[in-house]
Amino acid sequence: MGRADVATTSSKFANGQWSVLVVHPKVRWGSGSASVLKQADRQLEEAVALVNNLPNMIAVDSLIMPVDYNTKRKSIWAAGNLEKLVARRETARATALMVNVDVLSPAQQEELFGIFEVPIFDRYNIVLSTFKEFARTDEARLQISLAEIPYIKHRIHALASKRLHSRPEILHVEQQYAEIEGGDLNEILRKREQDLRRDLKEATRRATEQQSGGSKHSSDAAVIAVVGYTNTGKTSLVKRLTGAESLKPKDQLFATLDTTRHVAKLPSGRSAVFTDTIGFLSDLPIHLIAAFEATLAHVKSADVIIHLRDVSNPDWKAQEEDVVATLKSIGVAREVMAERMITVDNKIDKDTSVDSPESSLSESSSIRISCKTGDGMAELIGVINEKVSIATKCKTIRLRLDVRSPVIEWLYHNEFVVVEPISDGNMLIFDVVMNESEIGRFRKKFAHLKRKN
Ligand SMILES: Nc1nc2c(ncn2[C@@H]2O[C@H](COP(=O)(O)OP(=O)(O)OP(=O)(O)O)[C@@H](O)[C@H]2O)c(=O)[nH]1
Repeated sequence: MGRADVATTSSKFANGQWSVLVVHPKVRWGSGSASVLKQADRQLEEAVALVNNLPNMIAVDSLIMPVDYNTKRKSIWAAGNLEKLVARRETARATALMVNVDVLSPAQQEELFGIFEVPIFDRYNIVLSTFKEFARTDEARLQISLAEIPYIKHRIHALASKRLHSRPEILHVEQQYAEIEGGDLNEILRKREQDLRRDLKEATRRATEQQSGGSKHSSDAAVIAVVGYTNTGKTSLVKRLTGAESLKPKDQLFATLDTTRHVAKLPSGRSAVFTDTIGFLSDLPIHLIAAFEATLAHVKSADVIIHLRDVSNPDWKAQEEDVVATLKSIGVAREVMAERMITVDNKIDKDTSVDSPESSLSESSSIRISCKTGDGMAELIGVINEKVSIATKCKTIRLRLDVRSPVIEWLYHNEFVVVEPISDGNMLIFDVVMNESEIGRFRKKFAHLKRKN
């Protein structure tokens, strides 16, 4: 499949780019909702950024339109507001409409298409196309294909019942499915899902094998997952902490779709694998999150989770709630978050005067850093070191060894010596940090020496 497959069949797709009118349907939320915190204009801004992030789309105009009914009902707007929207589309010469809701139902698509006569996109379309655009590995591509299945299922029935016949905004892949004659579509999709899951399992196994291959301590290395809203600086942080030249931060949404793993040495001498994973986004359709389970699985089992927030963004609080909700939805329990999570505030070098007094009161437990200037890095490394020691049940052990002891070579060879030993006559005193399994290994290997002593 080609990139950004949405809407490949319309005659209005000119100059290789869709001119999109972005509409944010403003809903009156009940109090207590996370979205209350996020102003409608910022949600609109985010939708425009998502559209502009795609190479074949450009937002030519955008507006907030209060809903007259309900975003779940067939009709979102009444005649008056619809007329205003139609006029706005004509003035902007938009060749497509993006309605900033999670997923539009086939009935809503149908109604809006009947009125506007241009392709109608929702967040699912746009996010899925964005994912396709930035997927670089088999693992990510397979996860995206898997994420497409529920959406296709949802709409294929409408297609099959001719309610959405040959419509321009349908996904290319839906068209392919719709053209399959005679077969049971549900059965075909079920089979495809099964095949994709099998291939994904294999791709994940291969990726894990390849990426852990280079590390001497791979099995004992602590795993540190860096999570956070898209564009908060996750890649920049991993680059800072590990010096990985191969990582190139991009000012782009979802630049990271594939999990990257990079190894660094902590002050304790312990190796740590930092994983930089997919960015989170508000209202990510649940199927999309579920499909990225393979990518996110390591977060559940990570020894330490770094939650990075971009405090220069006025919406950081609402973004944080989205991240926490997403983590919960993939099965990261609250206790795990409380125990293993380090909250880190990034981009403190930027002008944060826009912050409300409330936001500048961010919990004192968070660590303030700048990936750009390096501020706060030493403190952060110290905290990571401490958390990893607790999570991996590490202990500092003092060893008093004869200078000729074979243990010394073993300690150096296995990279346990971080602080040079203190000399005491013929003896050397080492302080080494080991976890339970390493202590076990050590005892087993040198049990004969102990017996001799
Ligand atoms: N001023 C400033 N900019 C930063 C800082 N950290 C990151 N950035 C910039 O923010 C943008 C996004 O950084 P990334 O590291 O790609 O963010 P990410 O969270 O990995 O992004 P996704 O992969 O989209 O989720 C880039 O342009 C970075 O240069 C910082 O401390 N200060």
